[in-house]
Amino acid sequence: MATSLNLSSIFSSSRLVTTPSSVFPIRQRRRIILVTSSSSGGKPTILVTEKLGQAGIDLLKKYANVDCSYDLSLEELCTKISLCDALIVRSGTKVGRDVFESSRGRLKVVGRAGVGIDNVDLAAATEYGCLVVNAPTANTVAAAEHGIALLTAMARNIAQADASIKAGKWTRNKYVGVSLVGKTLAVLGFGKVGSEVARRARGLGMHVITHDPYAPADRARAIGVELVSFEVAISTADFISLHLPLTAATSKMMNDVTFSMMKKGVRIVNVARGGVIDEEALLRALDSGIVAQAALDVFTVEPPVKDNKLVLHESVTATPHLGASTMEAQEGVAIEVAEAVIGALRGELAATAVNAPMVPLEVLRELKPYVVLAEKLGRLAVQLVTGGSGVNAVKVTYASSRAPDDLDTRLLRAMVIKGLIEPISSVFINLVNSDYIAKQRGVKISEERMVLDGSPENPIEYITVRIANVESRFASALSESGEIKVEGRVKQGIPSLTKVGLFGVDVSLEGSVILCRQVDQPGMIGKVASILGDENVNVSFMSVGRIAPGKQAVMAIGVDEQPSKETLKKIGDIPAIEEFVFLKL
Ligand SMILES: NC(=O)c1ccc[n+]([C@@H]2O[C@H](COP(=O)([O-])OP(=O)(O)OC[C@H]3O[C@@H](n4cnc5c(N)ncnc54)[C@H](O)[C@@H]3O)[C@@H](O)[C@H]2O)c1
Ligand SMILES: O=C(O)[C@H](O)COP(=O)(O)O
Repeated sequence: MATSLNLSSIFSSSRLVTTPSSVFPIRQRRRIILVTSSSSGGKPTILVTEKLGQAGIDLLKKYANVDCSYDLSLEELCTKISLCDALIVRSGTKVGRDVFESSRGRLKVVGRAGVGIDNVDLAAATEYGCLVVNAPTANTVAAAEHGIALLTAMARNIAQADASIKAGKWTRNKYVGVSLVGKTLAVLGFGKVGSEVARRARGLGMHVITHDPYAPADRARAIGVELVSFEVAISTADFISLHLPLTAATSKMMNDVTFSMMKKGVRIVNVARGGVIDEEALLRALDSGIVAQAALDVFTVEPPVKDNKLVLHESVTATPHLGASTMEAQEGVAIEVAEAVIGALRGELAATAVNAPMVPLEVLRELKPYVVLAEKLGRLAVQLVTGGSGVNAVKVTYASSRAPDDLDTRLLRAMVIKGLIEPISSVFINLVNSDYIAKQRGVKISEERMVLDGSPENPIEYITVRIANVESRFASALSESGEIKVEGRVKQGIPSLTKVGLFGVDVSLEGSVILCRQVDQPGMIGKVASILGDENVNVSFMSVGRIAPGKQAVMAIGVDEQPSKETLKKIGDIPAIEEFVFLKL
């Protein structure tokens, strides 16, 4: 099972929306209609659109209603998706923006049963707060074995000779091959599959070089492989094997220019992605003899059109995207993706998340109460804002005795953003989309670390959230520099509000909070408590912070229920009370 901890608020999207407000400068308002009753019979629904190993299906069925519907048209997929909490695909399903749009907020996780996520629109997934997980390891060996199978089959014309003998011919001279031993193989992309191909090619007696700007040289050296530049790799190789992801940088990396730099008679294997090769350029290179042979498992358009010239080319060995298709790999991938999807639906952070930060389990455990604190501080701070200037500058300070690199604040920042934006908008926010939503709304979040002396037993001593350039509906919440400022700590595991503006308070952040500024005088607590008591509003906490005896004080009152307007008015009418505000947590 993927390393995880239940923190459902981080991924949860099952909330309903409050009224959009003018507090934020809204550049583009997305209205997400959230389906809170997201399951039938209490279980979530998972749509599987391509054949998945039975072991994975069995796992999914223990937890969810599983709808295996293959070969759906885009329209059918978009119709079904609004009834699904998760979607599991392989490389054959395009999960574009329209799918996320059609899900209307219900889709919480897309599981890719395999490595390549180029068929999933990650930007749209992130924008819609949908987690994308993949199964990055279970098909590595299968893909590497297929790469080697294609390499050897190509070198010895196995497919062509097989077709010939089946056609009744006995053609021995035509299918004389080339040997691999002593030849140079350039592996482009020295990741999981590339390094396994390199290891196997070494075993075949090949001289292996590799190009990968992100791979450490010692990892290559350890298996007798030399890390070289792209130019050296492609210009010295007898064979080139592609193991790159399809990205903007690798798209059509093999093109007229790069083919012209290769040794005449080079042979190319592609089990990565079709789009890494400019297929028209490869045809030209095959016809001109620059490329002697190619072995292709993947194509720009899959399946390729019926009379695809590359597939039909005499010097091309082709397979229909079979790299991951072994019994073993498919069972492994199915289990890997099923566990990740179930974990994500349970609100856990998956170790194979593609569009969310991966936070180790120990860090999650330790930060859990601070995650709640961060969200509540954001929620309090934004409710103190008034006026039309909009929230655009938020500063979060983490005071800690830990070394700066010993504190992962990504979760905390995400939760401050969630607290800030959710109460006044129509979007839901989680770890996946928090930064995106903040940016979209023009909210600049800056983070500051304050290193304290002392023992680093607690990860954080206190968190402060400040909102600059705004007016406050509770003037006492303003700091010396005019920012709204709230500060909180975790006390015995309970998130607590400890400062509002310049006033120290002490109220646990549960239920709701009433803040009153008053002239410091005896009997105030009793007066407010009796007004609340008359209306059966349970007071969970009260604390008073004052500047000096007899001067102004801020009283923070924790209440379990929301008092009626009349009750709040009665509190406001107490002569010594100068201002007050009710804040929902
Ligand atoms: N045919 C199949 O069925 C099949 C099966 C598995 C994987 N794949 C594909 O194979 C490819 C590799 O998979 P993987 O699991 O090894 O992924 P990986 O992420 O482990 O490895 C990819 C490597 O490519 C490197 N890379 C990225 N950009 C590069 C560039 N511009 N130049 C050189 N190197 C670059 C990365 O640093 C990384 O080391 C992916 O495209 C994947 O989708 C295909
Ligand atoms: O990226 C991958 O994992 C492979 O291309 C496998 O794709 P498939 O799941 O469609 O076989």
